[in-house]
Amino acid sequence: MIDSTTTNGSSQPRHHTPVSELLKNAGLFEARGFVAGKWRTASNNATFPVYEPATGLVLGECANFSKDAFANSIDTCHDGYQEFWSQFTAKERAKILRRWNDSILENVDDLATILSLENGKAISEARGEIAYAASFVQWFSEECTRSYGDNIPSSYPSSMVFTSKEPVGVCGIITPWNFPAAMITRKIAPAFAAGCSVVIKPPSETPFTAAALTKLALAAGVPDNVIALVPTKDREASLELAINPKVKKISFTGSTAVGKMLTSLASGTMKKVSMELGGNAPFVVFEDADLDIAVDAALVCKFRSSGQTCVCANRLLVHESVVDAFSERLVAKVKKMQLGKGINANTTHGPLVNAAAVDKVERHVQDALKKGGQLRIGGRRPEGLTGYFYEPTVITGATKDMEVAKDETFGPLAPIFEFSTEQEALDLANDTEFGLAGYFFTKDISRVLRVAGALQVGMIGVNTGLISAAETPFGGINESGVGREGSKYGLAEYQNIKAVTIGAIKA
Ligand SMILES: NC(=O)c1ccc[n+]([C@@H]2O[C@H](COP(=O)([O-])OP(=O)(O)OC[C@H]3O[C@@H](n4cnc5c(N)ncnc54)[C@H](O)[C@@H]3O)[C@@H](O)[C@H]2O)c1
Ligand SMILES: O=CCCC(=O)O
Repeated sequence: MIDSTTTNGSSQPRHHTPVSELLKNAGLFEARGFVAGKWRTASNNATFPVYEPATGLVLGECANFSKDAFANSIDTCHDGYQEFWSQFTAKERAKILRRWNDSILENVDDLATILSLENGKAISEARGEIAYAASFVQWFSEECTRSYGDNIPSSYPSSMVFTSKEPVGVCGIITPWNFPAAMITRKIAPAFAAGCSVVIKPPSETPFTAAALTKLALAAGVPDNVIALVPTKDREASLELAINPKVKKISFTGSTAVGKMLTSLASGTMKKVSMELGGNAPFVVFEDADLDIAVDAALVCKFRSSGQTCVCANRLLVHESVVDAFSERLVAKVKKMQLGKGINANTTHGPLVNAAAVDKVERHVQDALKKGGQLRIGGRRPEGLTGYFYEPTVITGATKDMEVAKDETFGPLAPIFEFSTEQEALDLANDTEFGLAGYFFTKDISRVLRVAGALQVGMIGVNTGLISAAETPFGGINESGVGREGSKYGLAEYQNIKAVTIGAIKA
């Protein structure tokens, strides 16, 4: 529906009220790119439309850049990072980051409005995402001044070895639409802390949040030759980030298929890579779990952002003795969810990002029902809402042969599988090529240690569905990617270690 240019029978797309009129600081709405040190329109004034997923209205026309804009920005940022690293102390970079953090928080209302309009998520969640995005900037403003090297005993007489940490250089940053703010700050705050420069390719669904953050970063003192924001619909053009030899690192968050393709291209010049990719998170409820805690955790963990987070529970595995009680309580709470435009204050859950996302949820639901699953709630597109909505859905009797068992739904479908032993739960949980997040619920401390050791994932929530925070290393294993973001490990992803061996100096 939304990709068509006719939503009302006319040949013109319908436009939303100008977004800038909804903001306290109208200047935060920016449709140009920040290319090679300046806000610019694209050649021939090329643009692409950005839609509100809840209505299909056009929010704005964003500048659509070509490969040259990436190449020029990379050149500018190549010069820029060398000054940033050599002429700014860590304390000065920390101050810039701190000012940027403060201004993100001061502008939370406007940023959340832009984010909710273009992504669809409920305004309360959008505000939460802005605070989450700022937390990475604050975190790396602090880590920045604590980047230490080593002093190592040498095996040669009268010699010493020390190490220093240096910025990798220009970083190519490619991010997804599901966290339009936080996926950008989680990458560029550590890059700036390390002394790197960044060329960002924002998602074409949500470029305006990225532009607003860039404006605030520049106002906070990030030099104009250290950051570039190059929106484009032309995926080939953005591949310049993966092949240009001046780019020394690619940090990508998105699907596993695209992550593999970028990694392979980046290997041509041996770039450092961080790949935050897809998941298929198991959520295991053992027989001794506190069911109220487990149900509340399932609500946030499965239905946050209408199921569109990479750490969302994809498979709910529940012990046979508690499966009925768990399912009933979950369904009762799902019934209370309020679907609607994210920007409306009473909406708890917004639309999905586009038609393909709704189609995928529908396909998983139909497949599960065809293979014997029982529909407990939801299971359809809601009536009376015109955008990309799908009702929050719970299906019991899920089995291993269903599509949802293998493939991340990335939508509001909670399939409940039953198990009878701990080993069966672990076998089911680990039966995937992904390994991002996993959750389990139990009161037995020895089981906590056993199961935490056995789950093949990068991040685990025990008796909680919320695991994301600036201090916690974020990342996966297996086909969920490589690298860790946030935390004390996040800075090293943007640094090289240099080892210096000093031989004997004769007096
Ligand atoms: N591990 C994590 O931290 C994390 C976080 C968020 C999302 N994800 C994953 O991201 C996926 C959903 O996001 P998505 O649909 O936007 O992913 P996606 O891979 O389609 O897109 C991510 C980014 O890559 C760009 N892109 C897509 N195809 C490209 C191509 N052929 N060439 C160059 N660039 C291309 C997109 O424009 C976007 O900017 C899910 O699998 C989800 O699990 C992972
Ligand atoms: O979608 C992936 C990122 C989600 C998060 O950081 O919690």
